[in-house]
Amino acid sequence: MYPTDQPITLNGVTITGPHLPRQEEILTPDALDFLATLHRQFNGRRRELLTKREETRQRISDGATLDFLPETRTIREDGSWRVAPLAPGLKDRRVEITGPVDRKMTINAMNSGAKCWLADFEDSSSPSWENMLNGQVNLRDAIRRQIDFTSPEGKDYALGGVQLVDRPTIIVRPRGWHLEEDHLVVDGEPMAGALVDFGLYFFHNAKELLRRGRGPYFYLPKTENHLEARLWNCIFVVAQDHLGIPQGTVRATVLIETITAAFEMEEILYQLRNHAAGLNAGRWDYIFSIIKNFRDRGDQFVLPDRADVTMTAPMMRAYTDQLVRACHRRGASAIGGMAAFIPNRRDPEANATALEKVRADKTREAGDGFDGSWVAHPDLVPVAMEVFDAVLADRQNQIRANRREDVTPDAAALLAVSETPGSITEAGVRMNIEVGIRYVESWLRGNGAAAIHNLMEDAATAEISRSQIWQWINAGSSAELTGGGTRTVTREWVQGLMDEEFARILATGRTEGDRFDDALEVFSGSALAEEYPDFLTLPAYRKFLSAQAPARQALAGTSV
Ligand SMILES: CC(=O)SCCNC(=O)CCNC(=O)[C@H](O)C(C)(C)COP(=O)(O)OP(=O)(O)OC[C@H]1O[C@@H](n2cnc3c(N)ncnc32)[C@H](O)[C@@H]1OP(=O)(O)O
Ligand SMILES: O=CC(=O)O
Ligand SMILES: [Mg+2]
Repeated sequence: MYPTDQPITLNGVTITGPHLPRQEEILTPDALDFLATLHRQFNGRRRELLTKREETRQRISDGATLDFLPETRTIREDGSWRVAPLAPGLKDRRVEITGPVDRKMTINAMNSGAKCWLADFEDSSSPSWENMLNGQVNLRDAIRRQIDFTSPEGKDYALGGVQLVDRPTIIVRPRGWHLEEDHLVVDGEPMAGALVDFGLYFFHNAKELLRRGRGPYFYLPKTENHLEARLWNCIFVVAQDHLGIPQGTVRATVLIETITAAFEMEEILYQLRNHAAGLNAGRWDYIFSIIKNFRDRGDQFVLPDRADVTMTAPMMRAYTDQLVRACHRRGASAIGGMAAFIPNRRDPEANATALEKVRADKTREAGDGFDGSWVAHPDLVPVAMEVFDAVLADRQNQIRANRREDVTPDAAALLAVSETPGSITEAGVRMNIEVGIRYVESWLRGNGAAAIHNLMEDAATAEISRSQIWQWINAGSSAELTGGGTRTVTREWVQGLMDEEFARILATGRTEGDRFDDALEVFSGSALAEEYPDFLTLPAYRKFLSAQAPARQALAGTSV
């Protein structure tokens, strides 16, 4: 037990966060020693790569285009290399449920019947100290089958007697490289959230998972290029040596959810080849990344209303087809993304619509060669399972059966943004505002995923909402008005709509402790800013969640 009322330093790591129940089980001296090692060895490179991201983006703003890299041509053209054989628990990934790592959701996900669970410290988690640390406690307990929970309403949750190997395979998604965890400080620098999430999960669970027939598996989010994949590979090598477990035990599935990474899919697999499990089509961040990177390029790269940017748009089909091809050429799994439609147990009509839309989405993916796909809710597991069962028959995946040799890597097709059908409308602007504010409000209360108008909203979809508004204003786009006619999207017009939408939100009722005023500040601060913030979550974290945050509030009612 260590003192709880002041920052303490152990093995090089200063803990600045408030003391939390069961913290000592996670922030052990040996675990902190491992975190300090990771930080000292890799944080400098992380920072360099973040700078490189900004340089690439600036080149695009200055008029450069994206293309496949000449310097890695041999990797793409050499047809002989493959990633490591699929690891235990990762051969059959036909349905993966995703969700945050709070205690109830952890148990529900482990009981969901899905083949895998993406245990999320990222898009669906608000990165408060409480959420991040409690998530580690919950994963540790779940792997050891020592987890239960009673809700405030008195409902009991538990894992039955089923062994870990017969549960969804756990794949942990750490935070992206951009986010810091400033409740853990090494040599005066905040740690990278990614290193904290990876490091603590790996340190406490890798050996236990191996004992139980699984392994330490990860989803790597928001990767922008193959050099970032190489950094992860170096981290895995050092981590495996540190615990004395065989090299190649870690497996990583990389989310291809940035436009730059779409040009380096095979290179990313190559960098990680001894640890690579697959690629995932993270559609929401991918759309966000397109807006972010091409935001200064005027009308040619402006997308229509969010609802119009579907997976059948030419650029989205090019992206998913090329992803399946890259994976299957290299023996890796291609995993589909998230349809936003959320079932509703209280509204049969909305429920039926969600099931139908998700069925259509999964049917397209299975037909396109994906080996499995994501669902956001347990009630969607059966429908996705049925679709993939029908396509896979007695196979575990379609890596060999559907090679997609008909697909050719095509830069122009990936960049065919202007061919996306749809229009910019006043209703679309209003929807971005309303949903964005409601989502940020939820995030500030510690809930990183929310069902709003029966659609899943998380950090990635909120990034789209605020980025679209920024881009439409800055490109001087024209919007179709609800009452007829068109007008140019200006800051003043959007400000007026925002005032109206905010009033409408408040009129639906306020609850004690809600965070709507803060949410408005965060959302308008990024959507209407002169300077585009790289991530909505960065200023929000600094102001509201970080250890130094002027407005930090311990999250009431956070259960371990
Ligand atoms: C862009 C991307 O990265 S996509 C991936 C990241 N996003 C996500 O993972 C979103 C995951 N989904 C969710 O968080 C939730 O489904 C939400 C927030 C959208 C909706 O959740 P709710 O409002 O609780 O839905 P609902 O009331 O219908 O839930 C019914 C039950 O299913 C559970 N449930 C819902 N979604 C999940 C999930 N993803 N994992 C585990 N359990 C879940 C709820 O906990 C609830 O359990 P209970 O009946 O024991 O209380
Ligand atoms: O992480 C997934 C996405 O769509 O973004
Ligand atoms: Mg994402």
